Amino acid sequence: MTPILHLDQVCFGYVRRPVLDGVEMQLLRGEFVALIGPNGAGKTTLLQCLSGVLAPRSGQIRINGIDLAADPLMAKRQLGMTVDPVRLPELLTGRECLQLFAGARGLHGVPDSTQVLCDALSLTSMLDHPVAEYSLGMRQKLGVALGLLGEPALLVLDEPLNGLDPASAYVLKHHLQALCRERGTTVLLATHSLDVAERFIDRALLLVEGRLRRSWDRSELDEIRRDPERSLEQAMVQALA
Ligand SMILES: Nc1ncnc2c1ncn2[C@@H]1O[C@H](COP(=O)(O)OP(=O)(O)OP(=O)(O)O)[C@@H](O)[C@H]1O
Repeated sequence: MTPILHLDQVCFGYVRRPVLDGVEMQLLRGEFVALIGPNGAGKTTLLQCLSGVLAPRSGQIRINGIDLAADPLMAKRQLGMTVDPVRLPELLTGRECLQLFAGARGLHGVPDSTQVLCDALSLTSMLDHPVAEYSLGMRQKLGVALGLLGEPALLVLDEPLNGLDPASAYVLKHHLQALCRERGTTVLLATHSLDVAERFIDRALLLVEGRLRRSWDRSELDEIRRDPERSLEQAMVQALA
């Protein structure tokens, strides 16, 4: 089966600073994968490379078999990425943002699934207000709804639970899990919320100084979950030692 995401020796650096150093990764359909690692490890940079925001210095990224550098439009059609709350257009309403993104994705209007998600996240009552009036949590919810628009095959989420109240975080986690299980969506979630990750994911990947240092597959995570003395947080600290 073609992996939905394939990274082959991806390297990236800012002017004087190498950040990603030969990252190799394959994600399969329906997998819920957490990307974990210390501050500055390169998680956001990696997500920005695979969503086409940054261009790697070398290496190849294929989304559903399509080379991102060779055919970016086609490759990015398979991918949805949450919008950073600080990058949302302040003067537009939430609904206008959704309509704009729906148009950019080639959809005829905002799909019902997005409206259902906005209802579940208690965002609907704010959709006709300008983004400038949104709290951090409301912005985060809108950024998530924009990323999930049209239910693309690959979802890339950078700390989507930041600022969400417990009820909304619960809704979002279960929504993502249902997408993976019922629709075969693949989710790559960069997060520091290891307790959350541990309960929901199929696999964890540890990025350290721009390299994938360790991964935990489903059976290893099941073992951690079964043992009250163990946690993914503890396993990560040991892997960093
Ligand atoms: N625009 C930039 N210019 C120069 N260096 C940058 C820039 N953005 C990020 N970096 C550097 O790239 C490295 C990786 O940053 P990145 O944001 O990808 O890490 P991260 O793993 O997402 O961290 P965190 O967990 O703190 O969010 C860091 O050393 C950071 O200082």
